[in-house]
Amino acid sequence: MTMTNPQTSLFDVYLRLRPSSAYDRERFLDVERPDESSVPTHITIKPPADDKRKRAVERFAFTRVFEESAGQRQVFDGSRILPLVEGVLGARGREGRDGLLATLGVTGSGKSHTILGSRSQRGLTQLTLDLLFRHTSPFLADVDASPTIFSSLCQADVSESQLFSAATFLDNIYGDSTAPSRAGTPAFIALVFQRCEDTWTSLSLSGYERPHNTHIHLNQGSGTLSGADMSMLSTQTSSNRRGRPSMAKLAQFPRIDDIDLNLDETAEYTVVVSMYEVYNDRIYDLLAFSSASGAAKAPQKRRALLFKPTEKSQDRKVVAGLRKVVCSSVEEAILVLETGLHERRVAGTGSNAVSSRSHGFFCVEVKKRIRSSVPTPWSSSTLTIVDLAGSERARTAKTAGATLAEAGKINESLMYLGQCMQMQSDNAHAIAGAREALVPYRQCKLTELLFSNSFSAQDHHRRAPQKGVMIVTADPLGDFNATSQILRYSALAREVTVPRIPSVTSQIGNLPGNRVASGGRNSPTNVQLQSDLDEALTEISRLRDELEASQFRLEEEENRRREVENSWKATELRIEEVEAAVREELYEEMESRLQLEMRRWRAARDAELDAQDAHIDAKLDIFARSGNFEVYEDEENNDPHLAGMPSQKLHHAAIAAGVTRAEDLEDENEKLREKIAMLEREKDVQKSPSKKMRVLKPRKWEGSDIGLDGTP
Ligand SMILES: Nc1ncnc2c1ncn2[C@@H]1O[C@H](COP(=O)(O)OP(=O)(O)OP(=O)(O)O)[C@@H](O)[C@H]1O
Repeated sequence: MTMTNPQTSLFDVYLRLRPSSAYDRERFLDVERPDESSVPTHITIKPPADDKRKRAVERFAFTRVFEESAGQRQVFDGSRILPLVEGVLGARGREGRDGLLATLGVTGSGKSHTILGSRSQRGLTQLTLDLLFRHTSPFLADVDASPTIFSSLCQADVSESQLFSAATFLDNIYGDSTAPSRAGTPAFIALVFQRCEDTWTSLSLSGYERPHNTHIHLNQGSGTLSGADMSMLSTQTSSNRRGRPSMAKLAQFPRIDDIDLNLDETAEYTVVVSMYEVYNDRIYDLLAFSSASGAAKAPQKRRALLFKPTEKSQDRKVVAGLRKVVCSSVEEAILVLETGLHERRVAGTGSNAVSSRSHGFFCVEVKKRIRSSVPTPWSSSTLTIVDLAGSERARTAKTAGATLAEAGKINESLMYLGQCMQMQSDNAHAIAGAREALVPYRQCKLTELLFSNSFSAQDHHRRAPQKGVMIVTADPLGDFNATSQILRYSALAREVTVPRIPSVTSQIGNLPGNRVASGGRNSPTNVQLQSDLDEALTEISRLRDELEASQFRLEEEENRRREVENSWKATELRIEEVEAAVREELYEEMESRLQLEMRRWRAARDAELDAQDAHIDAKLDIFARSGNFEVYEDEENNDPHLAGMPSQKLHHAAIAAGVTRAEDLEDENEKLREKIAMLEREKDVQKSPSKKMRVLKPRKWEGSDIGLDGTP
């Protein structure tokens, strides 16, 4: 088994084994010790005895393996964090290079313990901060005393962030903030638990009965707070709940006073701290919940941040808009760390009482410039410390609902991380000159954040690629399937060793007519058969691995499918609700418009009818005034031809009838006049002209100056 080339590998990968509490389980992981003088680098895992799949024994190589007995200091020294910190500080006259320290492992395997420590032991983060400040403090710029330095730092920042001095930031938080806490380092959680327990004890002494669900589970420095605990804490200790954690009460060991560190003594430094978490593939600032003005505020809705190139950082992506705190001492930096961890998502699961539900990023940005009377620009490099959420199987972790959905996202991002690490390991093993495969790190936020700075920029003179240290944690008595999965993709090299199975060989050997039967124990035929068998078993083992990986992926896919189905159903319900609401709204609007139109139409129709009535009345008036007609108001319409006709039409019909009648009468009148004239002429012809002319009495319409139509 060949190890990776350290020059090309993106990470040094260490394995840390945790002391297990599950003594009833079978140990599946063994550390190989080549000799007493060298450090262990290889492990083998063998499937449990009751493994039905008959999986092969596997052997993995790491940069170094830390056994259960290794303490925090041993891990700190052995995992080469010192060169990482020195790299960030930069050698004399040179810019620093980014560093990444991350822990990876199954849930409950000890990632947070390694990175953040316990009640009695400091974690790698605290040790790193201690080392950094212990050596840089004589070279730190006095930001609090010089507003010019502070403003120059603000100007030099490329990530559109808000900068605070630690004093301002911490005063804002611990002055009057009422934001609820979520998590802290195990040491800090222990303090809170103790306070909680003490309060319950004093309450029960005063006769107050403690609810059944409020027992605190302490498990090697961590535990869970029930809802009743939280509400009790908020009522009983609201005044000091967000009290500044006392540094004296936090773990002080191991100490690192004896470690030397190389730094650039011609430079002046500032240390800027920021924190964020990746939760459900979104980035959230862990220091952004407090108000900058110091005023107490209700919990705000968290705003997701973008990982992108900014105006001042076109060539590399940064998390834009973070809140950053300039720290002048290790105490300030640790207080900021504790403050940020309070915001981080944690939950109790079947596998871990305080399980991280997000990937936590703690960034220590070291800014450096030449110490001179004329201010020079700040350069900056960052040490990012990552506490990854653990992969978990729903069955083991007994998660459900939102916690199960979170687990789906966590497992998905870890699967992508696994692919990237596998690819980088393959690249590191590639034959010299062969083209390297692209590491697919753009698949999710986590891999983007972890790997974006790991590759050399095109302009090689600008920035050295980030150096990474990955500490894989494992419980040798834990979940075999989940652990072997992580080891497979994180190890620097892997080898499948197939154990000889004498029973199988002998059975084959004993087959009647088989060639083996004729050969001796070490005959060429037997050796050949044994080697074929080995090859076959290796192939079977490889296929089994693939099957196992596929089954794992299938499980992930099924979880994701369930998640998508649930969200699909929820969306469908929402769509139906929205549709019903829109329909209702439209109906009401249509109804009101219709009513309005109806009113308008009625008003217009009434106005028209009134005008027509007035017109008809005027006409009838004229008829009536002419004296030739008498106008009657029809009580009802008895004309069978007009039955059912609307009143307006009736009016028209009446007018038409009136006009026709008047014309008829006019004609008749004319005829009568002609007849009279003719009769008079006949009479004049028959009688003498001396006879007195009989004067006809004028008829009613004769002698009148008014015509039938009423006009003179
Ligand atoms: N090396 C160790 N020595 C002593 N205790 C340990 C060690 N590693 C882990 N533990 C204990 O095991 C428990 C679980 O560890 P931890 O919370 O660090 O797991 P984790 O991997 O971070 O889990 P998750 O992914 O769910 O957050 C804790 O109580 C922790 O103190």
